[in-house]
Amino acid sequence: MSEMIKEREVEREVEIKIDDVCMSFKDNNSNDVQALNRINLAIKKGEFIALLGPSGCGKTTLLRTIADLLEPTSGKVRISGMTPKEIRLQQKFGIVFQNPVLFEWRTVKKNVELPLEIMYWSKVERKKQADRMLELVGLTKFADHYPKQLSGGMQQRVGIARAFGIKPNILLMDEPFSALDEFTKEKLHDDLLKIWRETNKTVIFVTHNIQEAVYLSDKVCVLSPHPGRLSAVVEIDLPRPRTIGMKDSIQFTELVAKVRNSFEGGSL
Ligand SMILES: Nc1ncnc2c1ncn2[C@@H]1O[C@H](COP(=O)(O)OP(=O)(O)OP(=O)(O)O)[C@@H](O)[C@H]1O
Repeated sequence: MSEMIKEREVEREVEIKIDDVCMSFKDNNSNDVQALNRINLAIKKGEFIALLGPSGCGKTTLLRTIADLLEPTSGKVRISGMTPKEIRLQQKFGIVFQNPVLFEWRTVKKNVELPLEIMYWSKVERKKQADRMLELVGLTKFADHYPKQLSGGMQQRVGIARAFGIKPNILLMDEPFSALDEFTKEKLHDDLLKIWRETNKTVIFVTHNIQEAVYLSDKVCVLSPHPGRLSAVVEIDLPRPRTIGMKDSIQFTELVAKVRNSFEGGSL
């Protein structure tokens, strides 16, 4: 009996279940490209997961499969027992891309409010939520500015505020900081971890930077190319909250080496 209860508890904890997912594309010569080969992964509610690997190993394809932007060739994804499409229609995904895709003619605040308008939030609630999110990302003073008046890092913060603003269950981030300089990136890492701690969302973060993956995540899922496959899942047991000084610790260096060594087929 207790075993059964335990099993059910474990089952309840898992939010995203990826079972034997394969994805093939045709290249220009009509040859099959196997972007994903039999991916199996269980992601728990509230976890911070990194999908790490070199260009072409299928990170974006896997993220898009979870987000219902792509249908796998075979296998299935279930999120809290539902299909990705059902979750998408319930607007439970927040998505942040490498480029924040802001509307130039809308102020920062109006950009954050946009998805809430589409979701028919009332004007009062929209304003309240946008104010709260801008405070969380440290942009309150820039609420009435236009995107062009902001630096790249600040624009990406607007994108993060907008994605968290809709109160998603799952935040999907596709190399959100790869175009930013190291200083801005480090600051945004800590900001993101703070928001994640405060909002307790499940985050799936695509990157090809090992240090970034180790610093942010609970688990690093290492993908290798040709065909795109999951080589390893490395648990990151660095204490939280993470602080920049941890990057100089032996534990951090060892974890980076462990992740690097679990990559198959070359160097990252
Ligand atoms: N729509 C598509 N049509 C054809 N091939 C595709 C398509 N999307 C992805 N691929 C191929 O699938 C493989 C995996 O691509 P994917 O973009 O998922 O990799 P990635 O790890 O995210 O790479 P990057 O870091 O460069 O974004 C690559 O070989 C890519 O060329």
